[in-house]
Amino acid sequence: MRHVLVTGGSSGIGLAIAALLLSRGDRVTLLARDEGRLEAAMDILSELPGAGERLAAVSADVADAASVGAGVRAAASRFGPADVLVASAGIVEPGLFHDQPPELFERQVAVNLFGVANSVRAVLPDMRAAGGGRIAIVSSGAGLIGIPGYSGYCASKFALRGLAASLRAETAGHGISVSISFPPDTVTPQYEREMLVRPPEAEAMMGRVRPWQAADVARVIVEGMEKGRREVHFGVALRFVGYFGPLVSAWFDARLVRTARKGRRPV
Ligand SMILES: NC(=O)C1=CN([C@@H]2O[C@H](COP(=O)(O)OP(=O)(O)OC[C@H]3O[C@@H](n4cnc5c(N)ncnc54)[C@H](OP(=O)(O)O)[C@@H]3O)[C@@H](O)[C@H]2O)C=CC1
Ligand SMILES: CCCCCCCCCCCCCCCC(=O)[C@@H](N)CO
Repeated sequence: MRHVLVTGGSSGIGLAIAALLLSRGDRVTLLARDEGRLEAAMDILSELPGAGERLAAVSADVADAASVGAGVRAAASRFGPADVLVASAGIVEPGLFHDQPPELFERQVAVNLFGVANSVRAVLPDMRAAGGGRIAIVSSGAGLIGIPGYSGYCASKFALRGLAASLRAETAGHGISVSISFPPDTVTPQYEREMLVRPPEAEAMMGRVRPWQAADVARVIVEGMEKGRREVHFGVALRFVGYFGPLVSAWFDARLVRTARKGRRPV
């Protein structure tokens, strides 16, 4: 029986992935900061048949290497070393670069980029010793194309593509697969908060792809991971952006410049 560690497993996409893998018979540890949200997620997941004994939770902050290291050790002492890491923990703080306090930019990079690096670092020695494993990193469609109002978020999510590519090359010889997914807007608690403050320039781009349900995103991520896919895309438009991101960017840039010249806001 595999042991899957899901960072960000107490909410949204991480929670949906945890539910799917529990229902398929894996052992799952949820890793997130807030104990109350972890308990609420455990309550929901315990309803799944036979999930009770295969489910655990640890409170840790992925942005803090020592904290996530301790969390991973605690998880291993319960269910053994993790065979699979799903790195879904992430945050978004929309805001135009020139308006945004540097702390918010830095926090997004700390959680979304360093948080993934810290999580991988914590599980990798055991995976190498076991001679195999799977790592699924959750980036975003915003990791493929620059979006106004998302500079810190895009920077962190683009960077994950480089991290994943390097890691994949390093770990392939050890039987460890590294997949990275680029989901569209997905209906989750984070998305609900984000929509209240999303700048219109951003909605002009992001609004072109309809939001997905978390369960559907989870299914595509898990399928991609199990097939050992390098990159996991969602729908025709975002797959196109995945292959031809710079072209799409150039087109959006020209469009934004045109609407700005006409003195209009883009939406
Ligand atoms: N929803 C969307 O539209 C999209 C989301 N994504 C990405 O998917 C991932 C999940 O997003 P979503 O499900 O919407 O978000 P949610 O806010 O619903 O869930 C985020 C999860 O991450 C945890 N988390 C946040 N910060 C930390 C931290 N420092 N350490 C440990 N855990 C943390 C949260 O728990 P707690 O706060 O208690 O720590 C929670 O469990 C993110 O990486 C996001 O960028 C990608 C594309 C689209
Ligand atoms: C022919 C090609 C045309 C393609 C048009 C595509 C436009 C780009 C859409 C980018 C969507 C990014 C969603 C990110 C969501 C996210 O990560 C946040 N919700 C975080 O919470």
